[in-house]
This record gives sequence, C-alpha cells and structure tokens, in this order.
Amino acid sequence: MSDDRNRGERGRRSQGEPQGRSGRRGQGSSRAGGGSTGAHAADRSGRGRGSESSTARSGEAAGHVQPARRIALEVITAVRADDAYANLLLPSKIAAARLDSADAGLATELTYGTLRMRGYYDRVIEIASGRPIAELDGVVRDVLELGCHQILSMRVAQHAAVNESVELARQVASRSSTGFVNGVLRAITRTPAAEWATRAIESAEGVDEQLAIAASHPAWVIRAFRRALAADGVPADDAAFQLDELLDADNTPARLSLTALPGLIDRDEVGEGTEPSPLSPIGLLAPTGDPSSIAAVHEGRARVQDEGSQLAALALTRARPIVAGERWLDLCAGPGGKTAVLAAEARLGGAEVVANEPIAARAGLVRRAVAAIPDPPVVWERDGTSIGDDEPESFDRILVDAPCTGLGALRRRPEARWRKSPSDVADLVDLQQRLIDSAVRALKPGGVLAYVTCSPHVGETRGQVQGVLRRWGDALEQLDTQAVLTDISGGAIALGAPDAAAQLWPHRNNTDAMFIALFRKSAPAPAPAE
Ligand SMILES: C[S@@+](CC[C@H](N)C(=O)[O-])C[C@H]1O[C@@H](n2cnc3c(N)ncnc32)[C@H](O)[C@@H]1O
Repeated sequence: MSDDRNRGERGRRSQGEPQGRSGRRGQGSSRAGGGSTGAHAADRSGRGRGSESSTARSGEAAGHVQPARRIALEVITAVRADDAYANLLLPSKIAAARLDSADAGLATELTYGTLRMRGYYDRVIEIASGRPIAELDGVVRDVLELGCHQILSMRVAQHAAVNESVELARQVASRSSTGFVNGVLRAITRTPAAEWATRAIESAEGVDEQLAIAASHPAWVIRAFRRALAADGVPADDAAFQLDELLDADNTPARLSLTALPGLIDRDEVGEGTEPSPLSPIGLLAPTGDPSSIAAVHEGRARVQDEGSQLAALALTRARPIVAGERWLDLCAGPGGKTAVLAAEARLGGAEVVANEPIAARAGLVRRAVAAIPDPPVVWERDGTSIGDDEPESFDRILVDAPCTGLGALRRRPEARWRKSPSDVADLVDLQQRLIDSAVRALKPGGVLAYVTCSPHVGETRGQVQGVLRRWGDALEQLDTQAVLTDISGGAIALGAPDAAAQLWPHRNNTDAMFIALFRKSAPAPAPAE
C-alpha cells in the first residue's frame, strides 16, 4: 500500500491534497491570481465551432501534437460525446496508430487519468477561468481536462502540456478557443498543484461534496459507498478510513488479472510472467502490457477477467457438486466473461449451458468468448425478464449477472462514475428485480440461483436480496455465499460482517466490488408415504 493510501482521508484532506495515487504534486511556484486570473483576463471565448470533435475523431489534422495526446483526446471526446467505452476504444486506436509501448503507455495514462480525475479538474478549470464548466464547448473542456491532467498529475514539462493543448484546441475547436485554452492552462501552471487542490476542495460546502472533489467521484456515489460499507458491517469508527481507502483504490489502475479456463489450460501453463491469484483457483496476475500478446489469451484458453468476476462465476458452479446432465442458464451474458467460466466448468462436470444476451452485438461477443470451448453454449438473444414464463422450471443453475450502475468497477471503467445518476438507479433496480423473478420462475425446484452485480450500491445488492426473499417467501432459501467463497479461495478471502451474501471490495480484496448472493429454490415436499 502506498504512503498516499496509508495517510487516510482526514490526513490527506487536511493537507489539501486530492485523492489517489496519480501523483498530484506541486510543480509550479507562482500564484494563479484568484477569481480574475490571467486566463480570465485573456481570451474568454470558451465557445468553439459548436460541433463535437469530428476532426479529433478522424485525426485529419495531426499537426505537431504527439500521437499519444491526440489519441487520448479522441477517446476522451468520444466517451463524453458518444458514450464510448474507453476500455474498448483506446486499444483499437493505439493499434491503428501503431504506437510503440512507451507511447501506448502514455496514451493510456493520459486517457484514464483524465477520465478518472475530470471532476476535480473541472473545478480547477472553473476557478482558473472564472466560468462554469457547463458553459464551455465540449471539446474545449476535453482539451483543458487533458491539459490539467498533465500539469497537475504528471511529470510532463509544463510548456509541452500547454503548447500541445493549444495546438489540439486549434485542430478540434475554434481559432479563438486557442487563446482561452492558453490563458487557462498558463494560469493553472502558475499555482502549485497542492494549492489548486486546497482551493478546489474548499470551494465546495459539505463533507461529501469536498470529498467528491478531492477524490473525483460524484457526491451521490460517495454517499452510496458510505451506506454500502455500513451495510457490510464496517464499524462507524473505521468508516471514514475505509471510504478513503475505497476511493483511493478506485483511482488506482487495476492489476491485469487473467482466468485460465478450467479444462482448457492449467494455470501454470499460461506462463509469460504470470503468477497465481491468491483468491481465485483459476486466476492469474499478469504483468501489465498487451494481454493479447499472451499466447493462451490469443487462443481463447485464458481470458482477461477480474478475480471478483471469476469468484462470482465459481460461486455458482461450485456451490455444490455438479451432476452430469444439469442445465444451466446465464441470463445476462454479454460480453461473456462469466459465460466462458460457466461453460468450461460445465463441460468438466457434464452439464450444459445456455447463454442469453438481448443485445445482438453483445451476444456476438459472448459467442467469441466461448469459441475456444468444445461444444460451446447456445446463445439466445431474448429479453431475460420473460424467460421465466417461456421456460418455467427448466434450469438447475442460473446466473443473473444483472445490468447495474457499475460503480464497483471504477478502477477499470473510470468514466462510469460520470455516466450514471441517482435517477438511473431506480430503473436498474426495477429491471434487476424483474430479471431475478424471471430467473426464479425458470429455476427447477431444488435449483441454485446466483444474483451478482458489479456494484456495491445497497439498492442493487442487499436491497434486492431482501426484496426477493419477501416476494418469494418459503419458495426461496438463501445459501451461505460467504462460506462458498471462503471454500473456493482456500480461506484466503477477507469478507465483511457475517452474512449469507458476500460483498467484495477493491480496497479490501483487490477485486472489483462484486456482490454475490446465492439462493436455492425449494423442492416440493415429498409425496406422503402410502
Ligand atoms: C453486467 S452485464 C453482464 C456481464 C457478463 N455476465 C460477463 O461476465 O461478461 C449485464 C448484461 O445484461 C444485459 N441485459 C440488459 N437487459 C437485459 C434483459 N432484459 N435481459 C437479459 N439481459 C439483459 C446487458 O446487455 C449486459 O450485457
């Protein structure tokens, strides 16, 4: 654990330093000049051409901008304007531009670092420019955030960060925006990073609002994490420290972890500098780099997968011994990471898997994910909420890895925190409930259901458990998921307060914040003896 992580919330905040390991340290030495900064006095035309960054996206005018910066900006703009996924878009852009590993590393740091910390950078930009961030053109804001990341969090020479940002603005926005970008970024360079942090944090009122800026998470997410930690039994006197650790872990890139698909490859055959996961019996930790260069990954016998996701899939497959001939359903399968584990385990035990994913493109990803497995699962493209009525009492095990806010996977998908709002939670909770009820209907009596989310939000986790037990009464019994996970991990896993369900945490388990709850559908009472 880094010094930063040991320091704790109160210590860090008292030093006026924002959250995370991304190295926000003072670089400049002169003062930026309050509400009427140099930037403010300079060109205030934050408005560009009024269009999104088509030039940035096509890369037409590369100018004198380093390719890594251009690619980072293209991805940041696509994430903001088109809801693109950075983890899908960035690797394809790096490959298309044939960046060497150093430039690929730089593009990755620029992209993920900016997406992670943009909430904090936006506040710095507001203070430095004297303008609300919402008033700026989208692409100008993207350029400024990217520039902020270099100035406040990286060891990039400040003149390079400013000059290349101005050049990027010239390429993707209006000519007049270049003066504005130049003025704002120069103003930011004139104040040490630590002082910016203090100013930004103190500009907010309220503990959660200040922490939101320091840790660059929306305040409602901070509150949801607080509640989830409490629900997991974290004592009040440890809550602030644990929250701090969690936010820090969210802002720390995840290790590269792989699954060796059971029956397709042994863990020790994967090689390439990997080491066994301490938590998952099918998991490996790999050196960072391009995972597709690992032969077993290229062949589909090993897959990139968080250890928490591995454990969620294994919780279902190993909750009890497999009986040959069992039928399993993966109700929400796309893009197929857990389907691959289910299918590999099912094959060894003589069971059959059906995968379901209603979005055609994601169903295609499921088919790709299982292509290396002999006799791969059939993939349906149906609405999971009606499968219970269409296929009643048909499956021995069902995985409901439900659509959720994704607040448990912010290490890997930093932009997810800015995408969701509290109003999304209600819709997701409703969909999750309908998927669970459908799964219970589709489950054979005596069958096992695993409900999984990559979110710790209580409404999506323990709230759903309470709801399903209320709705289904004696027809459903909760299994001891913590005991199952403890068994799978050989006792290595640290869990919260004793409970039937299990919540994993990035700061505690070094996994995504997966929530896993196992249930068994009651078998009908045996017929009375004659
Ligand atoms: C959390 S993801 C599943 C991740 C997947 N199990 C894996 O490990 O790769 C949830 C999936 O549910 C799908 N989904 C959304 N609505 C659905 C519905 N009504 N029925 C079934 N699946 C749905 C989404 O398209 C998404 O692919």
